[in-house]
Order: sequence, then structure tokens, then C-alpha cells
Amino acid sequence: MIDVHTVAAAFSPAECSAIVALCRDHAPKDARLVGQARDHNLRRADLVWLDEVAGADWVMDRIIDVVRRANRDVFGFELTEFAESPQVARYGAEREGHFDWHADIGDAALARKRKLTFVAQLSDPESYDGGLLELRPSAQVISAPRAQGAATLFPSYLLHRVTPVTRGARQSLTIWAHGPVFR
Ligand SMILES: O=C(O)CCC(=O)C(=O)O
Ligand SMILES: [Fe+2]
Repeated sequence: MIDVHTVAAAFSPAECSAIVALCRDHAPKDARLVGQARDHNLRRADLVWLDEVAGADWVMDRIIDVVRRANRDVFGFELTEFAESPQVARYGAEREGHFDWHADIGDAALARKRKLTFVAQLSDPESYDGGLLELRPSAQVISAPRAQGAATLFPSYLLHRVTPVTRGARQSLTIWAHGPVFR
């Protein structure tokens, strides 16, 4: 089974910049984790929920398109909805933004139903150091491509992390597709 799938140009660089610009005027919220606890050792990032941003409907349209195609061609999961807003995260070097090893499926009502995770790289890879999205589908750790606009999709039970950003800032767009629990 293919566990990790990357769509090379889910967004163009110009579209990535447009998404970042849309979020710029929104007061970022401190990132919460699955289950709403806050632990800055586990995750340090600023979050904007795209549902709250005017003019971002086209982003959701694109996500639906990319997820539908990837699920049809690669995963074949039973997906029924996007029950949570897409989130734009910013991991800045000023506080070594990062997200430690975790899986996205949790105990909370919505987190239980997460099945497929979608993460798009919104930043120019030349503009930051660190901030690697790493995944552990097996004993081997693999890195998601850093190209701006690339989207990496994986089952939400897979362990993954974002390594600390040491220069500049990395922004990403994350959303989960939900459905009946795995069985
Ligand atoms: O920003 C990323 O690359 C990953 C975000 C993530 O793992 C999450 O929000 O659960
Ligand atoms: Fe995650």
C-alpha cells in the first residue's frame, strides 16, 4: 500500500502567496493540538482557520479536487466530509516553530473521524531552514517534498512531525478528510 502521496503542484507559487496574503490580516491563534490542549514543547506555531477568512472559497474548492483525485487513485478510503476548517500554520525561527511526532487521529469527536491528512507547502523553500515535514510510514523516516505548492497526503494515523525552523518562517495549509472510523 502507498502510505504517502505527494501532488507536485496542488497550488501554483502565486496561489500560495495569495493564501498567505489572505491570512495576513487575521490575528493568528496559538496552535492547539488534537484534544485542544496546549503544549509548547510539542507544538509551536501560529494558526489561522481558513473558514474565518473571507475570499478563501477557491482554496477549499482546490483542496476538494486534489483530495478526491488522490483518494480515488491512491488511498481508496471511505471519506464523507471535511468536518474541520483548513488551517494555515506559521512556524517561525524566532521561537523555533515546530510540531513534534504525533498522529492526527485523537480522542475528540472530530479527531476520531480524521482519515486522510493533506498538507500543502505554502513557503518558498529558499526562504527558511529546518521546518521539514517528516513522516514515519515504517522504521524509515521520510521527508515530504518542500517545493512551494506541493501537497502531501497520508493516512491520519501515520506518525509525522515538523522539525524546528532555524531561519525564516515556514507556512503550511493543513486539512483533514473525515469518514467512518478505520476497520
Ligand atoms: O505543518 C505541517 O506540515 C503539519 C501540520 C500537522 O501535522 C497538523 O496540523 O496536524
Ligand atoms: Fe499532524
